[in-house]
Amino acid sequence: MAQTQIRPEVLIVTPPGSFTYFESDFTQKFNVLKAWESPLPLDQYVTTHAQSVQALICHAYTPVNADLLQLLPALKLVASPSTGADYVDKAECRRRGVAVTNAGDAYSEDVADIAVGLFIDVHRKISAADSYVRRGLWSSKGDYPLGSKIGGKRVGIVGLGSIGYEVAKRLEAFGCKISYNSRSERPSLSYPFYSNVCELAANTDALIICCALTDQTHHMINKEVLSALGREGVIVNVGRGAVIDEKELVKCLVNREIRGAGLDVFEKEPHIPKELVEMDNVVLSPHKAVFTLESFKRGSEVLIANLEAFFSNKPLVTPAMDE
Ligand SMILES: O=CC(=O)O
Repeated sequence: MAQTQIRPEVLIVTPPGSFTYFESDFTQKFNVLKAWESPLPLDQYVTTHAQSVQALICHAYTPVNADLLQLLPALKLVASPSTGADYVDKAECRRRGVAVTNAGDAYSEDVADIAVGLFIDVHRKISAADSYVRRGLWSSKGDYPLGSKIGGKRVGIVGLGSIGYEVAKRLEAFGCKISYNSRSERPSLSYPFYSNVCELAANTDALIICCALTDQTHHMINKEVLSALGREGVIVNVGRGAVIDEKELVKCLVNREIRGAGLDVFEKEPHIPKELVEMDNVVLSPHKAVFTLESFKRGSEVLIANLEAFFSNKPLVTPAMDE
């Protein structure tokens, strides 16, 4: 007689995009507890399963903080479906002996594509031109404002991890000159390294933010850095909103102290400051740089690989404790 396999229990509080698209890949392997389908309030639902749940899949919209962790005394793994696990209280996880994993480089290429897309859009005014045509403003007067050439631009990448590196490779092919700031220098690469992000800004025409949000990078792009970037400078952010001091960014854009911005991430998502919505030198995207079916597939494979490694006492595939 065939043996019924017991599927390990995994709690999901809010379903990540990859789960939504590849649900059956998860449910074949795990007994998925779907908190969002329960009529119970979250804390009551979680408490019902508190003694048995060892693994949790989280989501940026449900912070894994001390309150949630306290409800789950048996928890041993927080598996983040995203690359940035900044919404997980890692210090508290460490204190409780809970491991954290992320998506590793599953999304890097797709995020890099969007960074380049935003960079080109701001300089060449693609979204603004689209809106101009749709609003019926195209006439024979030829009064559409000029853009700015991509080739030859000096681009400073903030965070040369796997996303930053993919951005660098792509923009090199456009004839841009790359330099970077990162936690540490990468001696195997020939791009100039700046340990000071302000100096990087002063020596480039655009900054592309690709780094994780940590205590060190929070508001790292402040007034001083934006002033160093200067009036012709452009900023693109595909990292996390709070790496930039958003209030200062808005002021600089309103006062035309920088040329423009391409933003996929914001400080208080999904809230976007209204000034940004009104400016046509700003291109906005709703934190969707990872949204391709291919990325979600790869992301769910990494998530499942981490859960399988955890339940079979093997080393985790993409641990994220030191991020
Ligand atoms: O923002 C998306 C991610 O961190 O994967």
